[in-house]
Amino acid sequence: MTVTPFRTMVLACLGLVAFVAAVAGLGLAAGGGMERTVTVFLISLIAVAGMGIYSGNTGILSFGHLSFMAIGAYASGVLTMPLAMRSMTLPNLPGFLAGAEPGFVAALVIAVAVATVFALVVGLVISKLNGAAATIATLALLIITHGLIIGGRDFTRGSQSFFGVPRETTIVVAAIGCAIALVAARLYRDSVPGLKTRAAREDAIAAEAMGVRIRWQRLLAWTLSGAVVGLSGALIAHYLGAFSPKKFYFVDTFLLLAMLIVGGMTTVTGAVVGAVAITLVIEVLRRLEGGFDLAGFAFPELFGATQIGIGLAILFVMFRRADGLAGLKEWDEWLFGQGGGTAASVGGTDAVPPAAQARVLEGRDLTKRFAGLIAVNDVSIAVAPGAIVGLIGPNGSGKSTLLNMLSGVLPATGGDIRLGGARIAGMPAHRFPGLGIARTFQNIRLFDTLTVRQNVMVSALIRWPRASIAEATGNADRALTDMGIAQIAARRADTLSYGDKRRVEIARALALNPAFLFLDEPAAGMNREETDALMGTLNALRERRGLGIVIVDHDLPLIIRLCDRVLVLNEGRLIAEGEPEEVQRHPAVVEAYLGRKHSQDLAEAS
Ligand SMILES: Nc1ncnc2c1ncn2[C@@H]1O[C@H](COP(=O)(O)OP(=O)(O)OP(=O)(O)O)[C@@H](O)[C@H]1O
Repeated sequence: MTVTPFRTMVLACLGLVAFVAAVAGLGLAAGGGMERTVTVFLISLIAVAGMGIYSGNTGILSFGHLSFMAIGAYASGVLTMPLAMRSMTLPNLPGFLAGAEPGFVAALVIAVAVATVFALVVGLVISKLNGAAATIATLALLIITHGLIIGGRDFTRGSQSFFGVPRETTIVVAAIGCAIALVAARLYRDSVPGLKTRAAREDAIAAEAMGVRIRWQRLLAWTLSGAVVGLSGALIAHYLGAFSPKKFYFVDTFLLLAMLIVGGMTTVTGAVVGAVAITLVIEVLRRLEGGFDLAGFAFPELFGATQIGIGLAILFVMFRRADGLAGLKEWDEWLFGQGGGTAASVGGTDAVPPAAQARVLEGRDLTKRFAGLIAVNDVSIAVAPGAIVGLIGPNGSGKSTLLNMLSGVLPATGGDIRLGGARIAGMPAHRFPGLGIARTFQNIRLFDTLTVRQNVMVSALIRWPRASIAEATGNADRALTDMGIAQIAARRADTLSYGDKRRVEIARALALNPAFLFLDEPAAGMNREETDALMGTLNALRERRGLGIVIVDHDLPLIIRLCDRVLVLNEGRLIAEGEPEEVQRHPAVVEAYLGRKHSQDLAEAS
């Protein structure tokens, strides 16, 4: 099930297969050295596409993927080495390996399965880490795997050359493997898990607050990428016939990463473009390394020119096109757009999650300490379905921190959070949407490189995991229509105006079909007209969906006109609570926060 329309996906995949067929056809027609170059290119492309499944979709660079290549190569090599040679070169193999004689295809399947299981086990650990820590862990993985290969002499012949692998990888076999890898990478990218992983790549905090279980999504991407890179390892083993552990270490890691980075990590098209570009650089520079004559001038030998060339290619891309030569879009997206025009208001349901129906959300005696600072001090808040509660206070008074605790983004240092009397404090943030609690952020947190519709689809898919893509799209489009932004559904989120970004954030939260909606400064950056329109929308949503809303804003007229109750914080403490008219007259509020001027503003507003 892909989030991209079926016909677009078919076209995109056919394009990739056609590219592979064309390149393989060229190699076959040319024969000789060209055929060998193309075969290695296709195998490298499998590895790059595999690495892209993880690094491209999670945004975490991996130095460790050649571990899976090594596992694939050695596993398939051991299984297919002729029995007589096996008994001589690997005399200490356990019985089940010493006598196993699967065919080439079966050996490939087993090798991929072994690489997949290895990836899964390692991934259980690595998926706990974020960003640079995860990248460094992948480097450690590469070094450990290299050590294990050298140490596991009974299986690998240690640092010696491993030979006797039947040379079964022809250009056609490599092409079939490459087509499978590219299609798998593209299908994953556009699948529901792929979309969630890309959302987490763009903003992990927002993705988690929308219900994405980031660790498991990353683990899936990691494991799938391990399988694909494992396939490339098995194929290279059967192409070379002999190899040593060095083949799967730093030099080739650098080479494949260069392809990934130069082409553009985030797309399968980028993997293709990068593999082509770096292969061309290598092929040209390798011919020049031994020296050459140009217009009568003899250029001297320059060994290492290939590595220098690859390094320069990376530098060039980083300076000129940091997203890679192919940018952030797939080839079909460049040609036909990222899908969809105006959102159609179809399908969907207003049903509030049963967990939250007619229940009161309560924060009791909530406290949050940041080292020495008490950001929120013993504050209680209750929100009933259909009520709009305003949260005001000077800068730094603890409003956002209170929302963060109520939505699970921050753990409370003290106090309790209950929904309908049941304790929900301490639950991870990704569980809050399932309880009917959705939110927006003070500093807008959209999934920037995704389209508006994709941003909202992430929530819709989480809210209705068993819904079809058409239904999820309908629900997403309905949230966009509710917010009056149906016409920008196909735009990329980072191209929007400030006001539209805020509206998309609210639509994304609404697509979770929440019972409670927390809005952190939703009117910031909007003019009076836009703010009034937002107020109308929020009121309508409260009426129609029975939404309980908590709204933090510095726009006091908005708060006074919209809210049923207002809580006033000052230096982390609740200094007043009540109906807007009561609060604005409260002496502590006037003195501590509002002052005379604001008090007049409020009087005018009411
Ligand atoms: N993650 C954090 N680590 C340390 N201190 C923090 C953190 N988040 C907030 N604070 C501090 O807690 C206090 C309350 O911050 P908070 O953002 O909740 O206030 P606010 O009322 O929302 O302010 P504003 O209206 O400016 O958004 C501030 O002093 C802030 O510096």
